This record gives sequence, C-alpha cells and structure tokens, in this order.
Amino acid sequence: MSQVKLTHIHKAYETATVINDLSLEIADGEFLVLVGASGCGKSTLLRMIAGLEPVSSGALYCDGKEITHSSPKVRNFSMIFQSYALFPHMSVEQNITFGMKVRGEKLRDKRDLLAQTVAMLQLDELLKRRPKELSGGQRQRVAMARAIVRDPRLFLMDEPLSNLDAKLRHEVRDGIMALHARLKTTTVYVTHDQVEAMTMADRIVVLDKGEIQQIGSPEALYHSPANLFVASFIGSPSMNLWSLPLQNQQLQLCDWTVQLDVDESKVWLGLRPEHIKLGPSADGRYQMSGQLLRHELLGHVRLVCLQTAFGPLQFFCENDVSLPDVDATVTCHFLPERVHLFSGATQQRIADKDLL
Ligand SMILES: Nc1ncnc2c1ncn2[C@@H]1O[C@H](COP(=O)(O)OP(=O)(O)OP(=O)(O)O)[C@@H](O)[C@H]1O
Repeated sequence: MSQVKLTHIHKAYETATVINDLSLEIADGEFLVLVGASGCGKSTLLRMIAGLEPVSSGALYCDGKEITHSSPKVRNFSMIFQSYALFPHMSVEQNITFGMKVRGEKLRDKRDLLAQTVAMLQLDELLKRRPKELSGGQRQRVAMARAIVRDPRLFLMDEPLSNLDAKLRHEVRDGIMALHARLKTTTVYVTHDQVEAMTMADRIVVLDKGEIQQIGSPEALYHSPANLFVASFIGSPSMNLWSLPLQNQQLQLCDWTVQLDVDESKVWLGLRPEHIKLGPSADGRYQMSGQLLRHELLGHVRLVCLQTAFGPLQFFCENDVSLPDVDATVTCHFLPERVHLFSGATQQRIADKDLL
C-alpha cells in the first residue's frame, strides 16, 4: 500500500504543453480514477507516475520519498494496459509466473498470493491453456493476474476494459473492484468512460487540456460540478445547459426567478435530464413546452428530446408512456431546487451564497 503525491508536475513535448502545473495527492488504498476527453493528458500523467515518461518539471513522491527520477523497477508500480501482451507460446500459468521467475522470486514464497489471485480471477480452469485459446476477457484477467502477483506498491491501469465487449467489460470491472476491496492496493485508473469512473472511483479527477478541473467523490462531481466542463462531462445523457440573459442580476426561466449577486450579463443554467418531468406540474408552476424532436427507448426509461425557446432539452419519462408524433408540442416541468448555475464569464459554478 502506498501514498503518492504529485507536486507542480509539468510536461511538454517540444512546444506543446500536455500537463500544466498539476498537483495531486493519492491516499493510501485509494481507487482514484482519471477521466477526460481524448488527448487531455491522462495516459501521459499515468506514464509519468509509472516512470515510463520523464516529467519536464515538478516532483513525485511515494510514501514521502522522492521518486521523480527513480526507474520503474525501483518504484515497483504495476501497470495494466488495454493491450495485454501475453506471451503466445506460454500457458496461462507460465504467463502469470514468468515475471516472478525473471525477478528471481521463489514460487514457493508467493504460493498463497498466486492461489488467491487465480481463484479470485476465476482462472483455475484455464491455467494450462495458451492465450489464443482464451476470450478477450479471459486474456485481460490473465494480464491482471500477472500484474497482481508482482505484489506492487501501486496499480496503474490505462483503459484496461476498452478492448472488451459490454458484457465482458462489466465482468472484468467487477473483478477489478473485488480485487481492490480485497487487496486495498492504491490504484490509479485511467478511462474516458465516465460511467466507469462513476461506478469504480473513490475519487474522480476530471482533466481537461492537462489541467485538473475538479477532484471529488462521484457524488460530489455529479451533484456539484465545479464548472461548466465538469457539468457537461459527468452524467449520461449529459446535463441540459442553456446560456440565459441576466437582467438587473435577475435570472428568469418561465415563472421561476432568482436574484444573483454576480455582475454579469449572462449565466449558464443546467438541469439534469432526471430533474425534468413530462407533463404539467401539480400546481401549474415551472412548466415549459417545446416541439418534440425525437424519443428513444433506453430500456427502463424513455429519453425525450424537445426543442424549447431556450434551447434543446432532454429528459426521461416512463418507458410505457405514449407520446405524440414528432413536431407536436409537449409540456414538461422542471424542479427548480435542482437547477445548477455557472458564470457566463468564467464558467465556474455560482455558489449558493451568491443566490440572494
Ligand atoms: N511522445 C509524444 N510526442 C508528442 N506529443 C505527444 C506524445 N505523447 C502524447 N502526446 C500528445 O499529448 C497529448 C496527451 O496525450 P495522452 O495520450 O496523454 O492523452 P489521453 O488523455 O490519454 O488520450 P486518449 O484518451 O486518447 O488515450 C495529446 O495531444 C498527444 O498528441
């Protein structure tokens, strides 16, 4: 188990800055997930922690000891990639134990860990098989077993599920979570899939253009996004966001008004799809209508898309509700206590204290 600290990390390739003055502390035993759009610097950051990529400036510490320039071997972190690169001519068992042999470790000393890992990842039946006789998910489990028996101080996982189909992704994801619950090894996990991030993380780090946008629990990021980027990135389907005018610091949406202590002419208003309901409200308040653009059955609910006077709007309704034809007018109402507000100028969240 290990605690890792990054201070003022900067990474540039020739002229382009990829990571900009990034500081972060990863607690002992924590499962930390890095999310962000493609190219935001997630893999680069992970590779710098692993020691596979030098930092341009800044420092890295593990358990209080500086490791900025330590080799990957000295760090003893275990990295799991999306491509699992097993040796094709070796059996599953040989693939798992090969690294131990290379490192001169005695199988005898690690017998318990080995047995535990094989059982946990349900590889018992597969030990004699070669990689080509395994499914993608099974291969990924072998790669994980190989990483676990190293008994590393830290797991670094770079989109380990991205090559798997939906069912396997679920299965391996559960395997990783069970593993973490059992071993409590500090883990840094990279993904661009925010559902994975929400379901797996103790804390999520949202990155954009090499800078941290927000760090927090999945709940904190979902319910109190720090800025417009996090609001639009976290949540699927994403939050409805409209740019609305402020007049005399007053914001109006239908019959809902709020007085803000901000000196701006526009703000962003956000409403999550689950905070808008189909049909009129009981007291006739907070209603709006729009033209039906489309509706999609998602399974347990139906997603409805309207074009309103404020902008497009998506929300959920029961899956067995009958809806009118496309282009017909549909009424809905929103829950004002669930509105999110962001500054038009800085795109930062407008705090409750700024609501008058
Ligand atoms: N060796 C390199 N030389 C120059 N630029 C690089 C190099 N490696 C990465 N980059 C650039 O750095 C940026 C961040 O890349 P990185 O792979 O860290 O992003 P990412 O967030 O992991 O993306 P993805 O989700 O697509 O894997 C990208 O713009 C990429 O083109």
